Amino acid sequence: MDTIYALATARGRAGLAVVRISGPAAFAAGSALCGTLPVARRAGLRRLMWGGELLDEALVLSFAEGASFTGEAVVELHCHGGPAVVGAVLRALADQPGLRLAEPGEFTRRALENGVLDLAQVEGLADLIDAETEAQRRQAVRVLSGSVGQKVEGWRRDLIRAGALLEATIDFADEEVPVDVSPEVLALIDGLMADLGREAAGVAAAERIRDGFEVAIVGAPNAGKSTLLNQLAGREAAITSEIAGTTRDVIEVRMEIAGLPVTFLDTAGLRDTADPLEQAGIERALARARAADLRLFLTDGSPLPGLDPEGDDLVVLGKSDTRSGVDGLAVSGKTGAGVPELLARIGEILGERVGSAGALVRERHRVAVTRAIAALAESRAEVVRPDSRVELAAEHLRQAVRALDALVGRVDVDDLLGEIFASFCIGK
Ligand SMILES: Nc1nc2c(ncn2[C@@H]2O[C@H](COP(=O)(O)OP(=O)(O)OP(=O)(O)O)[C@@H](O)[C@H]2O)c(=O)[nH]1
Ligand SMILES: [K+]
Ligand SMILES: [Mg+2]
Repeated sequence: MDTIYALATARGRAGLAVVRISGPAAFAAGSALCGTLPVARRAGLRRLMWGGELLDEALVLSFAEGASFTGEAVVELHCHGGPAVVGAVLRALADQPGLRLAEPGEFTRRALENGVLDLAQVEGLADLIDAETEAQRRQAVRVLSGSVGQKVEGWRRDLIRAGALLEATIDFADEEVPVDVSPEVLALIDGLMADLGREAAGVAAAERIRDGFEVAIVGAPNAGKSTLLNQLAGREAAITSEIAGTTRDVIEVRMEIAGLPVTFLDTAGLRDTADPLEQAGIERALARARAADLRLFLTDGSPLPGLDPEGDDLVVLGKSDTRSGVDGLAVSGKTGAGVPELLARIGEILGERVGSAGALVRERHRVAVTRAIAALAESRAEVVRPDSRVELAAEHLRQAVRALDALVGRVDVDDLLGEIFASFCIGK
């Protein structure tokens, strides 16, 4: 096994830069640079020397095999974060035999291979590193902490219990079966199917938390759409003017609302026009607005050509600073009046849409539980048949276990058989 090293923090100038070394030669490589390594998991200040030259002074940490992020021996060098310092330290490591630069994701892959993280946790780690909003962080940290694996454990227990009940029937096939196990088996299957069904349905919501929402601002020319966008962005993201038909291209501004990633789209004002350029802008506006998750109609009350509010779409009166006695949602892009209320309303609507997010957060997860549900349905159909083929019913349960094991990257079924026989021995 190679010993790998890489800069673990972002490239560029910073206060600190962490270089991580992992593998059997990590301690030797670390001590070659810093002399004696500090005691495992205790930081020690060391002079990093190479070729008789002082490279940097760094805080050095070591982690023993079996007690590190990768599961291997690991050394971390917390250097000063200048590009030249990092370059010199990386060159000193490259000089050492048996060491090579890590490939992308290789530390995490080793953590997976060594059973420190399961597959879902690896996905959670990737999401946590990418998380930009609170909802994304909360979801990712939950997955990284092992929530998917815990769910799988619970589902597995039920499946193994159902399997053991069926196996007991097989063994008694020649004799009198002491009790009819099918009611308990069916109850377990039904409970699992309901739980898995809920989880499968929640994946779409979890994916929205990760991918975010698009909210299109639409309205007639000069309704104040670009002014509102700039107010939301806190900067001049779009050109505004008193000329109707100013905006042509769709302008995007990314924000966080109620912890969710939201991209606002400023679009061309909708009207019938003979100008081919303006018409092209209007077509873009309509296409993006229709594809968006939510549309914000900024109006003075008159209808728009080509687009009508539907579902949760918001109809908001614009330029509220020029009006008096308005009821309902009203904003002024110019003064910012009504903007907090508008954002709160959008947060409510989108928050409701992600409310069904559960433990499973990816399409891969949805596919796995959908497979498990199909296997459970087959098993159930077999159990309720008048002449049930119990072996078949049990085999479908094993398929369900395998499908769920894929969630955490465990495809080995030997331990399932072991567990089935362990529980089966009871009372026999
Ligand atoms: N008083 C007042 N004027 C506004 C407000 N919002 C926009 N305006 C003015 O209305 C005119 C049009 O504003 P824009 O933001 O360019 O309108 P738009 O909807 O983006 O227009 P198009 O891109 O041409 O469709 C400008 O002169 C703005 O200064 C507002 O809230 N209050
Ligand atoms: K305008
Ligand atoms: Mg505009």
